[in-house]
This record gives sequence, C-alpha cells and structure tokens, in this order.
Amino acid sequence: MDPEASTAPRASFGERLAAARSARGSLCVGIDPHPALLAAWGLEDTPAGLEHFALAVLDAVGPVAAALKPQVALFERHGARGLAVLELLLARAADAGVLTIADAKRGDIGSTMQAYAEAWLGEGRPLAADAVTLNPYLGFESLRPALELAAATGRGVFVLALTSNPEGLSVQHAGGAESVARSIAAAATAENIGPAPGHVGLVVGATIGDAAQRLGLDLPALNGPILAPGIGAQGAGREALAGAFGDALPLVLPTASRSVLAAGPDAGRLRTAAERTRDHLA
Ligand SMILES: O=c1ccn([C@@H]2O[C@H](COP(=O)(O)O)[C@@H](O)[C@H]2O)c(=O)[nH]1
Repeated sequence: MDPEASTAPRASFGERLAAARSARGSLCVGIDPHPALLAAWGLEDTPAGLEHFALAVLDAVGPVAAALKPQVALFERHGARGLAVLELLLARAADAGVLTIADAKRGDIGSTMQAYAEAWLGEGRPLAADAVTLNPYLGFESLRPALELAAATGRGVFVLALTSNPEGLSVQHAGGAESVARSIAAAATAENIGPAPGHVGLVVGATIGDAAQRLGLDLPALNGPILAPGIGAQGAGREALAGAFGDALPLVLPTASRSVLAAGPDAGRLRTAAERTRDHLA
C-alpha cells in the first residue's frame, strides 16, 4: 500500500455524498432488521440472522444506492453481539466504498456528546460511520463536539428538524413563527459555510406536507444534504417529496427501509426494488 495514501485526508462528507449520488442515484436504503422482516427472509431473530440480513442488503443494494442507513436500535436489541454485527457491516461497507449513515439519533450534554461524537465519527473507532443522525433536543449547540469532529474527519451529521412521525409536531412546530424546527434549520445552515456542499445535514420527513413552508424553513439555503425518511412504508412517494421540498429538492436524499427490504431475500429482487424506488423518486 502507498503509505501516503493511507494518511491522505478524505474529502468532506458533502463532497463524497454528492459523488455517490452522481454515480449511484439519489436513494438511501435503510437497514432495519425488524423481527418480522427476518422471519419473512427465513432468518432467525438472532445475531446470526442479523448478520446474514445486513450483509445481504449491503451486497445487493450497495451498488445502486448513494448510502445505506443502518437503524442502530435494531442492532442494539441484540446487545453486544448485535453491535458487533453493526461494526462488521460498517467495516464491510467502507471496504466496498459504500457510504453509511448510522441512524443513532444521539444528543446529550457537551461532555457526554463528546463521547457520542467519538463513538460514531471518531477516526479508527469501531462504530464510526460516514455520518450519524443527531437529536438537538438538548439545544443545537450541545451537538458542537459532533459538528467539530465530523468536520475534522470528513464525516457528516444529520440533525433532526421535522421528523416523519405525526407526534413530532408537538415539539418541532412549537414557537409559531420562531418554531423549534426553523431555529434548528437556521443553525444547521450557519454551519455550512463555503462553496462545497456542507457536512451538516437535516432530517426532514417526506411526510410533512407543507410544514417546512408554513414554518418558514429556508431549506434551499442549507447548502447541505436533507435526509428524507417516510418513503414507502410511511406513505410518502414522489408527489409528497415534491410538495414537501419544492426548490430544496436537489438537496434531498430520500431514504426507504421496509418497503425495499420486503423484496428480499432474493438479491436480484432486492436490488430491483431499490432501483425502482430510486428511479420513481428521481
Ligand atoms: O423522522 C424520521 C427519522 C428517522 N426515521 C427512521 O427512518 C427509517 C424509516 O423506515 P421505513 O421502514 O422506511 O419507514 C426508520 O429507521 C426510522 O427510525 C424515520 O422514519 N423518520
């Protein structure tokens, strides 16, 4: 191996995601090994079943998706052995050149946030992904350790702004014209200075209808990626995406889990389901 290559800093997450979207199209596929899906695939709800499922999704879908998004909760429910599977998946994805977004929704006071940042974004850490989802309920500024470490390591973050679930309204819409969601979006935008696509993204559900416009979020100004869950199993499709995002659509990375994963275990069907979803949404 060229010793210089191993120490060269990686490009920023924004640049790497933009390249992946150009090469593989604009879909993120979630890896959510729900017990019912494992059963439908003929797998046991065990770490071994989990490993088979996760690696099969990587092999089948990795080549046609801009990123994969393992849902950390579904690995955590298997304890240490489940996390070992997640660690293996992240390593294999990195070897295959497939970007990963760990859907961990972390957020805590600064001193603890530092540890979360190192766990999910730290160079050489076993669970480090290309990006992680963050929960700003303790205040956007509490996320500072993750924002800084992501920038330093060429990784990214996606901060929850308007989530896809109906219960999110009670918190995220609060505040009227100065809503919580609007302030989170503005704070994220302020992080993405410079011409290149920024590394601070937002999570905005594809199911939100016209909420972003009504609440005055300036999403086209973000200069970073918008991860949009809610596709398929939660009811959103192409029209919902267009209605929710308008001029911000070029920033949007839709993500679908159950609706794609249900096409397995056959690798060809799984890949076709991902390609159809991606092409339908384009
Ligand atoms: O607002 C949010 C934030 C995260 N999620 C996560 O995305 C997937 C969606 O799965 P589907 O099977 O496509 O519904 C899941 O891991 C959620 O925890 C979200 O849905 N909404």
